[in-house]
Amino acid sequence: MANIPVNKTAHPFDKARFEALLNRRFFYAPAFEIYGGVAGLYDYGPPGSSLQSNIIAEWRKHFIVEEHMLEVDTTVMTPAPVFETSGHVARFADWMVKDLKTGEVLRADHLVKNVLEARLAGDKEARGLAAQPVKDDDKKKKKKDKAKAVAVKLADEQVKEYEAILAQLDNYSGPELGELCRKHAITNPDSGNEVSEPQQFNLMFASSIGPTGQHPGFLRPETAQGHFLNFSRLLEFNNGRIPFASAQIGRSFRNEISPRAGLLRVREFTMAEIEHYVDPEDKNHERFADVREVELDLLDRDTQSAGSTKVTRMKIGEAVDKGIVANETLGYFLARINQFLLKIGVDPARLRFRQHMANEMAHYATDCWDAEIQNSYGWTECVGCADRAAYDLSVHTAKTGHPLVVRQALKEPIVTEKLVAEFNKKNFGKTFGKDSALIQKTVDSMDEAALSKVQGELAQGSATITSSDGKEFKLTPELLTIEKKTFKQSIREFTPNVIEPSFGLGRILYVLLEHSFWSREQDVERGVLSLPAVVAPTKVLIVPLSAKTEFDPLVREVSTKLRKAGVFSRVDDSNTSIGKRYARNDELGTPYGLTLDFASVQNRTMTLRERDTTGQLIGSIDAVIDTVIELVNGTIDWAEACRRLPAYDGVQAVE
Ligand SMILES: Nc1ncnc2c1ncn2[C@@H]1O[C@H](COP(=O)(O)OP(=O)(O)OP(=O)(O)O)[C@@H](O)[C@H]1O
Repeated sequence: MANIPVNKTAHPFDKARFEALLNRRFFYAPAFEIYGGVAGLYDYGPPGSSLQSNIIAEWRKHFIVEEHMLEVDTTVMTPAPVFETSGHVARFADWMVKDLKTGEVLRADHLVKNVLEARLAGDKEARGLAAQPVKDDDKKKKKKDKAKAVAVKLADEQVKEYEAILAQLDNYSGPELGELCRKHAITNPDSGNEVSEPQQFNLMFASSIGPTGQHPGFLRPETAQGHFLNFSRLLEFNNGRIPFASAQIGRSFRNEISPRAGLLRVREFTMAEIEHYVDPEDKNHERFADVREVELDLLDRDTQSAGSTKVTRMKIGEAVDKGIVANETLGYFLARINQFLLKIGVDPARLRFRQHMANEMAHYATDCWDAEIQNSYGWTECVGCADRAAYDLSVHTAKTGHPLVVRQALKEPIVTEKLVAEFNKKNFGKTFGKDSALIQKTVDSMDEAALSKVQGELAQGSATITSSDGKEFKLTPELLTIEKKTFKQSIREFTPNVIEPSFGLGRILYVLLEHSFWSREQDVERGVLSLPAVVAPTKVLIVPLSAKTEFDPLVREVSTKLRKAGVFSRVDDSNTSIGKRYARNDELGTPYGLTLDFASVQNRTMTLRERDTTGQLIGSIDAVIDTVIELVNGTIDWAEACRRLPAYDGVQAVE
């Protein structure tokens, strides 16, 4: 939608009102609320569920359909050996600290972040630099919440030091976080008490499979392993060719230490993950030319190491050419992620791509970038995009013996010559008895140079070899011959590398809601969610002037025509003014409204209202339906609709 409402930016984001709207309209709510709720678990209501489904539908179109990805749906419950092999049992952990008096548990890096950010905010206010002075009622809260420090000026060096710590927060190990807490007197903001040394806490939910309790399992913390374990079948499905990608949308579970940021940090959430398999020797992407010119805000590793968070706007083509982004395939996905997020309505001014610091990256990853989106909680990772190299497929191959590899026929066979040792088994057994196996093992483990040396000695009559435990054996040409042989290799076998874009749909949904929210008037409860039609839960609201039966045939006609065109509409014939009905649907993000009144019954006309501008057009029922279908499908914008249909300036029935 090209229409920016005139007064959309006039009122600063009001979080209390925003949250009240989400709650009132049941976008989502704490799960098990009437039992007191459980931190980090949420249920989505009707508009939240539709919004999520629409985001998923667009995601499938944008990635799976567009890129011919192979979709899978693998199990959540996973036997423990899988996560032992993948490294999750040993390493899928965060650092936690305990309040030494109350026992409250906090995530160590979040504690450092919250306290230092609050001190910097207090410093800004003391220097008169704060964008918005702390409100009185906030100040009352802050007496208890010491993380939100009140205006206290810091020394200049301290400001610099805090900023440098925050710029590379994800780079610290547990002991380093403990050191930071001690050095900067960081205590639990809720109580002011000191905290313990950081300890590791594994985030996976443990379970057991079957009645015996002898088969431990875990709820998966990401969908990725399900893709990898099916790699051979997927490769076969793809006729043995790479590159190709598998994709999966499904639930994941993480026992987060202290989830406090609403949908941004939950214990059960929906992920959409892509595993793109490439030849390690060729990570170019055949469609990279399509995205070369896409500009992204990049925050690279070096900038963060220098203590800065300043982004550089750069074309992805240039970023790959300069080696800032490791390869074309990774760059291709960063650009496609950017396009997807903008399409569903994320504000481009609040989107950046941040490169992982060396310590932050999984040890096997060669490069990793997060799509971070700014919201009232700060910058939040919403999509991770990593080059996982050959790690996952290699470890599962090594553990199971099942080769998760690609075998490619070579256009030109590779011809090599090698020395080969052959034993005269009969004579050998007779001469060396039980030592035969040891001698064979010793010879088999020899490299080309060692074999060549033995070959030379044999030509002189005999050779002496030494086994790994120091025993010496004398060999003659009757027992062993070594000859050069020619080998022809017509198959290349290798483990592909994996580029993984990984989306958290709840985080995307939440930031999208924040970015879409504004108030029509400063002091009146008239919130609007300017969601693009492509994801809006309901696309068109049909509003008959009243619930009188004389409108029924027209309501039926209009809703049937919209349904046939695949446009999701809803009828609101509730007993309240049309203005109130529209206001309610502005809060639900419904982009278009159709009003049926007495003129509709008499002349078959209908008005069309646009949510953000509240502009209205009038036309014949059929012309309006055609226009609204095109608007919803995105083939025209509101400016074009205004050219097609006359403005409606009749009775202000809709306002
Ligand atoms: N607890 C969570 N709640 C909601 N979404 C999550 C959560 N953890 C991860 N995600 C989503 O899954 C995506 C991929 O997961 P990944 O393992 O890369 O996250 P992460 O680096 O562990 O996140 P964080 O550092 O914020 O804990 C993230 O980009 C995010 O959108």
